[in-house]
Amino acid sequence: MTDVDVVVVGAGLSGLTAARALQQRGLRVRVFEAQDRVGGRVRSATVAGAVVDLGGTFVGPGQERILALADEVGVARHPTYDSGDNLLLWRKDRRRYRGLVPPLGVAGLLDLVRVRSALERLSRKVPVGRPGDAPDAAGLDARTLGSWLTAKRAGRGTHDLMAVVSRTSWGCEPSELSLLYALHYVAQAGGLDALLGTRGGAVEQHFVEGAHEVAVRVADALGDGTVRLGSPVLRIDRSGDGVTVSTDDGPTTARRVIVAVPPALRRRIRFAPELPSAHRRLAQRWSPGILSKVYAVYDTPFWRGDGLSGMAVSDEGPVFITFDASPRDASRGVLLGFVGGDYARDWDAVDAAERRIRALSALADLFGERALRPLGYTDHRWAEEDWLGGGPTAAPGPGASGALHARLTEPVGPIHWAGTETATRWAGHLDGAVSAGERAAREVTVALTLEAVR
Ligand SMILES: Cc1cc2nc3c(=O)[nH]c(=O)nc-3n(C[C@H](O)[C@H](O)[C@H](O)COP(=O)(O)OP(=O)(O)OC[C@H]3O[C@@H](n4cnc5c(N)ncnc54)[C@H](O)[C@@H]3O)c2cc1C
Ligand SMILES: [Mg+2]
Repeated sequence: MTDVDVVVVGAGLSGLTAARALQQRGLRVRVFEAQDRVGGRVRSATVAGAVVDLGGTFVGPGQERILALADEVGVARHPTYDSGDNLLLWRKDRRRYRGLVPPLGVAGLLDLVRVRSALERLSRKVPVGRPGDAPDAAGLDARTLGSWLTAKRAGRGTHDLMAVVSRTSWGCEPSELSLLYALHYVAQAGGLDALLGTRGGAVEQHFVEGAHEVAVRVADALGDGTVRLGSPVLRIDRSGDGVTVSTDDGPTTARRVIVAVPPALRRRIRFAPELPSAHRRLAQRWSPGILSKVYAVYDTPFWRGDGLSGMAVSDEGPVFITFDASPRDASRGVLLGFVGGDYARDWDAVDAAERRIRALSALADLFGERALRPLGYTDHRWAEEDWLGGGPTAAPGPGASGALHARLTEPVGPIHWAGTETATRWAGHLDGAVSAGERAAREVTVALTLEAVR
């Protein structure tokens, strides 16, 4: 008899969802979490009375698994504020615009539309869940999104806007990312509008109490003693009939283990016997991007009075994209700014006071001097989190997507894999984390049932 039926490694949304599903099927589960909190890439803070999401925030239509889970545990959502004009700070010039189409001039817009449609056409040839089966997969994987943009003769404006997309979605520059990975990512989210849109897209809504509240409630419902915090899993030994999962507190035996950590973090666990070489290569090459967040909280969303939505895109940095993340009753005005890719590499390296100055100055360039005087300010650098190493998701370089992709989910004996990167829909998102946890739980349930009848 093993200590438990299943051990889950990682108490992010994916691991917690897996544990929940297994428990609901009557299995005995234990979750080990390295940090002294649950949630992983979802985390919240209270700034001048406003709850802010330091990590994953937005959800949208079609993200059925996270929406269902949030409903089950009773965490409400509200629409992302998007009335009024968006801002584009571009080549030192500040312009207002509506919707998703930035004011780039006729030639600039035509170029953007041409390159965008080419990218989406190409992405539709990549089979969801099986990027390695795309026509000329190896060729697509051998190049980067950036080199493809160059080959397409994308204009400077188009290139720079695609860099905004790349920093937001993957926390990296286009020149760092496998083209095949980018195409597959766009395909599995249902296109660029689905990925980026406030109406009908992935940025449509956010959680009233913060996304972290979903993780907290799922963890609480698992019951006392199920989640062990401050317990990094150091080693997983597998034998014919199960696994031994070791932390500093000693070994736990189980029939199966679900590893629900970002792919790169698989490397921090010592597997015995070693994982197959393709699994190891995947863990080496699927390193996370780098994306940081800043929040400035004001007594009121003052930009709304100027007819502004709070959404802005800038080519100046370090904050390159912003959203209005105010509470539903607008009792505070909350501006959320992203710092990602190369911007984050510079900005993450300076001290807290300097980061604040640079971030608030960027917000003031967009929304005026009032932005310099918030009631409260905070920022979060995900690349500094030891047990995550970055975000929002994996950003594999050339050659790491096609054949290795299948290793994301392929079990190794009693070892199963979860985490948002392993999802076939909305990978990289909260929804992917949840669906991947559910998928891994189903896999394990089937395997254990088959063992029982054998
Ligand atoms: C800045 C930022 C913004 C984002 N914005 C959005 C958004 O708006 N919408 C959206 O849908 N998604 C967003 N995301 C992505 C979303 O947060 C993630 O997809 C999701 O939270 C991942 O959940 P997960 O459970 O797969 O992994 P994680 O949350 O990374 O959980 C993994 C857990 O494993 C733990 N762990 C690691 N190694 C070990 C070990 N050896 N032993 C034990 N525990 C270990 C970690 O501490 C962590 O708690 C964003 C992410 C970031 C960083
Ligand atoms: Mg998890």
